[in-house]
Amino acid sequence: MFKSNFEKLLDKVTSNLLLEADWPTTLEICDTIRQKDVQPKFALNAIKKKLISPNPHTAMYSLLVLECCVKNCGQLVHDEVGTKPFMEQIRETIKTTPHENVKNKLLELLQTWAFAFRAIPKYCAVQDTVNIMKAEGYTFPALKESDAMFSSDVAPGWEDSDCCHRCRVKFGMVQRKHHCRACGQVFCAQCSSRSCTLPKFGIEKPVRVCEACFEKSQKPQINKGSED
Ligand SMILES: O=P(O)(O)O[C@@H]1[C@H](O)[C@H](OP(=O)(O)O)[C@@H](O)[C@H](O)[C@H]1O
Ligand SMILES: [Zn+2]
Ligand SMILES: [Zn+2]
Repeated sequence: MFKSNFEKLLDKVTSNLLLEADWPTTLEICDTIRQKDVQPKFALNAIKKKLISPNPHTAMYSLLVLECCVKNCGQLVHDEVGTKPFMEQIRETIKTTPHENVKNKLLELLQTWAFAFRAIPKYCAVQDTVNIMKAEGYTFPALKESDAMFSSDVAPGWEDSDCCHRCRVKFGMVQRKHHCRACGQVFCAQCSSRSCTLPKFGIEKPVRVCEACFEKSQKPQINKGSED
């Protein structure tokens, strides 16, 4: 039967023959979602199917894919993961999975996501799920510093200054102020003439960025999941 590129990649990274996580392909999966080659809902359903696999490797690798997608695909994935139905399926999997490491990893992810989404009311189902499971006696691992990095994935506020952050030219009637959406600093037109998408902030259309942030956006962001 026909398998989309996404499904082929997912089969590849969740193969029970893998001896370790295949990060390059995992990141490629994130790109297919970010580029909207595959609908997030379809992608996450396919990942969830692998998650309940009787094979421990397949289940664990699919969890690393899920972790990477939440870290790298921004709002496209958060809008699915942060919903009550998705959270109920995660809760169900924690209760039913025969794989102890999958259960522990899911508890760790739930807590990380709850922390990351703490300021976003529409994803409150995540924190609610953590609270319910704590009340049911589940113990959650300590939150890891590295996970906290992910939580600042909302675009930074805009700084102000009377000169360009990069070339120090003074602003005035001719030299107008402009803001980089990626770092929030203020620049002259020449130093902020580029634009790019900022998926980590859930910004899927090209927006104005400064030279430094544009350069950074051209390098692949290896934002790996924490491998167990
Ligand atoms: O051009 P002005 O009338 O000065 O207004 C500036 C524009 O609105 C800039 O938008 P932009 O960053 O999208 O260019 C904004 O970043 C500045 O803070 C404003 O001062
Ligand atoms: Zn400048
Ligand atoms: Zn910038």
